[in-house]
Amino acid sequence: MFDPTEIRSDVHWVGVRHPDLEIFDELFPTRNGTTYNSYLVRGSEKTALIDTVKEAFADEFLERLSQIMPLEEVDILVVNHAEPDHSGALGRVLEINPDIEIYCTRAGQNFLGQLYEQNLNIQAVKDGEEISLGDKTLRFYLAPNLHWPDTMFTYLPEQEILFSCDAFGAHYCGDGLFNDQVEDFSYEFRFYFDTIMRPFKSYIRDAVAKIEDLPITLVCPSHGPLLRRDPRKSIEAYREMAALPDAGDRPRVLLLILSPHGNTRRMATEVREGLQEGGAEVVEIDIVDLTDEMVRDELERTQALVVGTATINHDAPPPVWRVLSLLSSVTPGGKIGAVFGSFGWSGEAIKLVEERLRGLKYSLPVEGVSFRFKPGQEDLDACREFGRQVAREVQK
Ligand SMILES: Cc1cc2nc3c(=O)[nH]c(=O)nc-3n(C[C@H](O)[C@H](O)[C@H](O)COP(=O)(O)O)c2cc1C
Repeated sequence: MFDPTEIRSDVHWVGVRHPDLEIFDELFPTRNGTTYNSYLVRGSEKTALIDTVKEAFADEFLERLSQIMPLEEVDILVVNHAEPDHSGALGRVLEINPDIEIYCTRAGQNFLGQLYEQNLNIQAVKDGEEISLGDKTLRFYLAPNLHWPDTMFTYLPEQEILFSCDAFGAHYCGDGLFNDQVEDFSYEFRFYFDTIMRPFKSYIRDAVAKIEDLPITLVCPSHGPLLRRDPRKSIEAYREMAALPDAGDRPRVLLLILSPHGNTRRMATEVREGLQEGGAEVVEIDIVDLTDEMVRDELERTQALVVGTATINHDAPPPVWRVLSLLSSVTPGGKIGAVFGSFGWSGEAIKLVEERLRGLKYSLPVEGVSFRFKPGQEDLDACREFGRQVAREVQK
């Protein structure tokens, strides 16, 4: 069992470790488990707890905290983010200390009310607001959508510590607490960004801008190692990863194809030529060759997504849905979608993929084209015209 650790004078890590975890939240595989980090900051007049842990670990958390001081004597609970992996032990905290003052954002206040249905003694904070613990100060920076609307950072200026919530975190449970005590976890750091943070790039840029000039010598995220060595490196990495790719000279269209028997691929040749005639730069990729990373990178660069798919068993085939499931993992925003494909007798895939794109707020100004089995010359001409129309829409 890990002891509570004094990470700076009168600042303690009181979180829990979950090294055996294999899938976080039933969503994301974890190769090295995770940690739920909670921190206790003791000022000369008041003491604050920053976040709690997942409910299942409440006993261990309370036991660790009690090694430093009785929970009854903690004055303040800062909730940087109401997600249950950080607020889950709140109910247990309130059983022991019902008067604890909770500080969070306005959105956090709403979420906590809905999650815990108790009378909570909450103060909603504004961006830049400070509270004094005596010889220490806590300053709050709102960081909406990193990765929930309620997220904020808490900064301790006297000790140059940033409690950054999920930002700069990683699902990684190493042998030590700090980044200079564990093995390389850059894969987990990047994976966390890609799966949790990447859809919110503009918000990340805003949040990084707020803290960029602060003196920070320790970053304390809510998951994974505490960043003591090169703390600014993680902030810089977020700044770089959240930058949008340069727009090219011509509008870019991503053309993705799944065609077991080759008919949709034949249609795609005409669609591509129509797009190019219309002035678009086309990136054409077979869906079977796509990695998740390629999908995300290309989606961020493109103004339009054109999907060519066969109908298989009254549906679009699973590899197409895999790609479509990744669309929400990048920043959405005003993209055009279009769909075409070959079918045999019922042809449902086109409409189903169109519905999925509409559901993700793509606009579909050009009606999809589909033909039975092998497209004839007229069909191919229609495909070329379809490509030209999409190119025109992209340039509007
Ligand atoms: C396993 C399998 C299941 C199929 N199921 C359907 C179907 O439910 N409805 C339909 O319209 N066509 C169905 N088809 C026919 C294909 O959509 C048709 O052969 C089409 O031309 C394939 O396009 P592709 O040449 O681009 O692969 C099926 C084909 C296969 C191989």
